[in-house]
This record gives sequence, structure tokens and C-alpha cells, in this order.
Amino acid sequence: MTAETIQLKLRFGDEWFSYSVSSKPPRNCTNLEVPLVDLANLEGSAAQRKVIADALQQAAETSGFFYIKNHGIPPDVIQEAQIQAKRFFSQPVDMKMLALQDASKGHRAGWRAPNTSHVCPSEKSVFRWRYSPEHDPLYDHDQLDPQTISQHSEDEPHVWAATAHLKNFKVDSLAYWRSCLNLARKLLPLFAISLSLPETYFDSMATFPEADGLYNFYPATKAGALSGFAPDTEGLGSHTDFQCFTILWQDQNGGLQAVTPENEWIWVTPVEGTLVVNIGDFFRRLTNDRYKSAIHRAYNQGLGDADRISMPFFFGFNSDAECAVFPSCIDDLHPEKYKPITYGQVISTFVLYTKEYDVLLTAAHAYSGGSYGLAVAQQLQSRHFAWYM
Ligand SMILES: O=C(O)CCC(=O)C(=O)O
Ligand SMILES: [Fe+2]
Repeated sequence: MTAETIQLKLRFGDEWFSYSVSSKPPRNCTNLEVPLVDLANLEGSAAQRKVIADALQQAAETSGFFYIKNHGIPPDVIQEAQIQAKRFFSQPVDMKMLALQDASKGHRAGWRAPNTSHVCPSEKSVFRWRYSPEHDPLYDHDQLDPQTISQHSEDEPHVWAATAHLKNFKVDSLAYWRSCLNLARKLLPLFAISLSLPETYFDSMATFPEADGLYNFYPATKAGALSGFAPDTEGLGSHTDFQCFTILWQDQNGGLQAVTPENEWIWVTPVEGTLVVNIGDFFRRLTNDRYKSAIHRAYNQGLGDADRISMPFFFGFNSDAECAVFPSCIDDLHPEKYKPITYGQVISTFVLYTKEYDVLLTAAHAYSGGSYGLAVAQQLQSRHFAWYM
């Protein structure tokens, strides 16, 4: 580690990954690093789909980040969701408290207040909701039996009850979520082609997928654009996403940054009409590290009074589907690095991220002891926790 790099240690399941990341300010990305992939022919001829698959492969092997245009999610669906996100966050605290994440079974649905993260004290606030077959466009909801629903639903109805006073909040949020889920399922065969796998390779793994919808809220910060990260900036520290891939809408404020294979920070600047897709740890693992799950972070880069909203959709396989490294990613030069794993196994060990090893290890210890939640938060908050750079 030199004075110009910062050591990061990230965890995925039981494995730890170390990175030496540049501490220089971010630079603009080139369109080779974060290319713009046109999905107009997503359901076109085999030749047209191959062109898209090749572009996905190129991006996934380079930065793991790319923009998509002609993605098929109607602008009004995005706009309505964004409006609902703003309405939710602009409520008084006691109203947001109704949807508190800590009241949810898995601590993963509902509102997480700023500065209460189990990972990073100055993390932005978030509203999150989760998969249910009842909301999945793949199914005829009249035909779904209660057992199938209860077996596969991760939905936590209290988040909808706690937002029922916001007109159309659930309808608009789920409309955006469904559009993302449809898009994710359409991207799967393209990812399969990009990995020289049969187009249907992922179908059985995505019948009841992990699919979390989020509204992220980064309040306006006068210092933001000028000084970059500051200790009290509400943002999102360096991390990787741990599902297969993320589809992200971000507003025009800017503030998302990613690390290149050369370990430099680049801006993933908002581009009107596009969404950002980034590869997550699960795909990195199943591709034997061929596809990159890039470290990224975010804050509100906008000057002035504008709050920043982003809306990620995290897509992973069925939590009980055992997934082995793809056969096309193994050869004599690239022996299989990882054992088969289920998404559920990964989630059970969760992911922690920090720049301070001792905090990380303490926290990881608490996590592996099963005391997810307050115990971890208390240990973290008793120290200076410098997630920003
Ligand atoms: O807000 C952003 O642009 C990025 C959000 C993100 O990386 C996340 O929620 O995992
Ligand atoms: Fe992320």
C-alpha cells in the first residue's frame, strides 16, 4: 500500500477480498470503461442479440458497469416511482418511523433512517421492499396457491401498511419494480449468450428470484460537490453489490463513482434516458471472476438544494438454487475457484464493508455469531469509522 492508495477489505459469504484503491479524486469515465449498450434489439434476431451479448460481455469483463438505453421501462413509470420516493422521504420522521426496517423480520424491508446503518454510521437513508410471487408478472395471481406464496414471499406487508396513506405509493413502486423484474429476466438470456451458455440456462434459477426494490435518499449538501466526501456527508461508502446484477436509475444530481480494474475512481455520470447496470458478487463468483463486481460508492454531488434520489433494483437467483461456476468459465488455465453455493447461503453471512480492518473484523465476528443488528451497530459507532475518501 502506498500513500496514494487505500486498502479495502470486502467480504462475500465466507470469503474476504482485499483491494488497494487509489485515493485520488475520481476522473470522468471513458465510453470503453462504462459503455452505452443499446437494448433496442433485446428481443430481435439471433444476430442482433449476439451483438448485445458481446457488448455486455465486454463491459462485464472491463469495469462491470454499463449504461443501457432503449431498455423498455416507460419514462412515466420511472417518474411516478421517483415522485413516490420523494414523497416518502419528505415526510416527518414519525411517519417514516412507521415503516422502520428494524421492525421487519429480516431487517431488510422498510425505512432505514440516516446514520443508523449497521455498516456505516453516516449512510444515507433508504426505503426497501422485497420479492413476492404475488407481485411477480410471471404469475397469474388468481392461480397462485397460498403455499407457493408463503414459501417464496419475502414481502413484508408492514412496509405497505406503513405507507398506505401515500396515494398510489404501493402501486407506483411495484410498477417500477415489475418493470425492472421484466427487464432483468430479459437480460438473463443475453448474459447466458455472453457466457457461451444455452439461452435458457438461467430460467429455472429465476422463477422466484431475489429481487429487492430500493429508494435511496441523499439529502442536499452544500459542501458536496466541492469537497467530495466529508465525515458527516450522508452517502454510501465503498462496497460491491452482492446479487447477480443491479439495475439502477439515478437522477441528474450525480454522485455515483466506481473503481476501474486499474483501481482508479471514475464518475458514473447520469446520462438522461439510460439506466446503469452493474455486475454483483454472485455473478463474479459464478463466472470464476471473469465478470467484474466493481467497488462503487455514492453521495449527492449536486450543488444547491436538490436532494438526490436513486432507485436500484437488485436481482439475484432463487435463494435455494444451488449455483456452480459456469462450465464455460472453467478451462485448464482457469480452474474452478469456487464451490457451488446458494444465494441463501451468501445472504446468511451477509456482506460487510469498511476500510478499517479492526472494525470490519469485530463486526464480522458479531455477524458470524448471528447477532445481526444492534450489537454490530454499537460496536461500529464506538469508533471513528472513516468510510469516505
Ligand atoms: O445511489 C447510487 O447511485 C448507488 C446506490 C448503490 O450503489 C446501492 O444502493 O447499492
Ligand atoms: Fe451498490
